[in-house]
Amino acid sequence: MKKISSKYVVWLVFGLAFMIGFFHRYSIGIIADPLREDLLLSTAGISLLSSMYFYTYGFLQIPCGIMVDAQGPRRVVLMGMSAVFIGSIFFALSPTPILLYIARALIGFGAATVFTSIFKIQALWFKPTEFATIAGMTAVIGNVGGMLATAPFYHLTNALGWRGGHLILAIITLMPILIIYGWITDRPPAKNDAEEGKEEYKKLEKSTEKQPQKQLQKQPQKITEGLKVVVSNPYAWVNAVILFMVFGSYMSFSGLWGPHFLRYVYEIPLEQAANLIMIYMAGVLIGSPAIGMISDRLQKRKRVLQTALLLLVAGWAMMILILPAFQKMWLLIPVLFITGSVSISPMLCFTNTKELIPQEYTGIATGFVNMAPFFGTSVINSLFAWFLRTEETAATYQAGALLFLLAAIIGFTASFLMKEGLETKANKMH
Ligand SMILES: N[C@@H](Cc1c[nH]cn1)C(=O)NCC(=O)O
Repeated sequence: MKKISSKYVVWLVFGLAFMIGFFHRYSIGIIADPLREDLLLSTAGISLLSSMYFYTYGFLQIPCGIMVDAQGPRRVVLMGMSAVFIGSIFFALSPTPILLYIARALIGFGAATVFTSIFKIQALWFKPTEFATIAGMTAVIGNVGGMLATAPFYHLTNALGWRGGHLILAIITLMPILIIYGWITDRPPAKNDAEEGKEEYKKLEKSTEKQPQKQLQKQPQKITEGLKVVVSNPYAWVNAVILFMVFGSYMSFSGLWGPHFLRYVYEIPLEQAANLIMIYMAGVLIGSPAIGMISDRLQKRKRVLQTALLLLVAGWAMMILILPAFQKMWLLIPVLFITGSVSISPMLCFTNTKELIPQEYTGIATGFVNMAPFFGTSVINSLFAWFLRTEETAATYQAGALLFLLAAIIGFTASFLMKEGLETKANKMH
């Protein structure tokens, strides 16, 4: 069967898998009420159901990265999306909450395989100088999945119920599975090698081809070696710290505390506050590829990220301290948009990590730094909740939100410790 040779199509198919994974991440809120009614779930039960995904996803990032480096992204995503497919069907047919939890964990496990795989695909198919742009586009495609899990999923489940909605999701999940199985290879066809950087593909061939027995026996050694290379690299830790702080705040603000913060601090109805979060998300969607493109054009990661993080510090300071003090509501919209667009700038940390670590360990490196935002979100969410422990007022929400400002300042400070990796890698290749 003739395989797909366009890197954009290959990326798009993996992107579809990423979009489906993101969809599941944010899908529980919309179906919480019918789940409560049908399976008698409490609020704590709904929260646990949603968290099952995040726990499995966060903890599995390194194992998924190891598998991607050892087996290649195609096989790993095929396994992962099959788990999402089976999980969606179990979810749709679950007669009891326990089965629902197991199904959700299975979906989380499957979805966890995609991010490290898509980064490996990007490393294998795209030039280093295109990497930040395509990584930015990957964030867009994921977030579109998250947005589809809101109003469109609400209408779908209104028409078909939450069980019907999950059966439709299972059918959609078959699409990337079938295309990847039939038409996608881990690496570009050999004829493109010269164009795309022959040496790199040769190296990768070793880690992704069906390997002879002798090489397979070396796998555990390679895994230990890969983990050592990544964990002992101080610059990977710097990127993880920035991701912990900045993506932790971004997910905490957009996924949990944002609407209530705006509602209390700006004294507006919750519905209007939720609409304002969409402005922040619009900033994320536009900022992500724009920052990636600027970074690729300038061939700089560190400087571009630092500029964006400085704007982020200013954005949070305006939103949390300055605008509420002066009640400048009209300024809130551009400030939210700009804050959203620079909140996504740490996508450059993934790119930077990939550039500092040998390509055969891109999966492990991506998995390692991608654990940080998930731990960051849970820590920041809990600390924020601590500020609200006695009462929910404008003052307590403002105090909680200062965590976002503090996290941005720490992220910005940490960025001075980053090491630029692009030039070194490009020089080696050409
Ligand atoms: N777009 C980033 C960060 C993110 C998380 N939620 C919404 N955006 C991303 O894709 N991170 C990697 C991941 O696995 O979620």
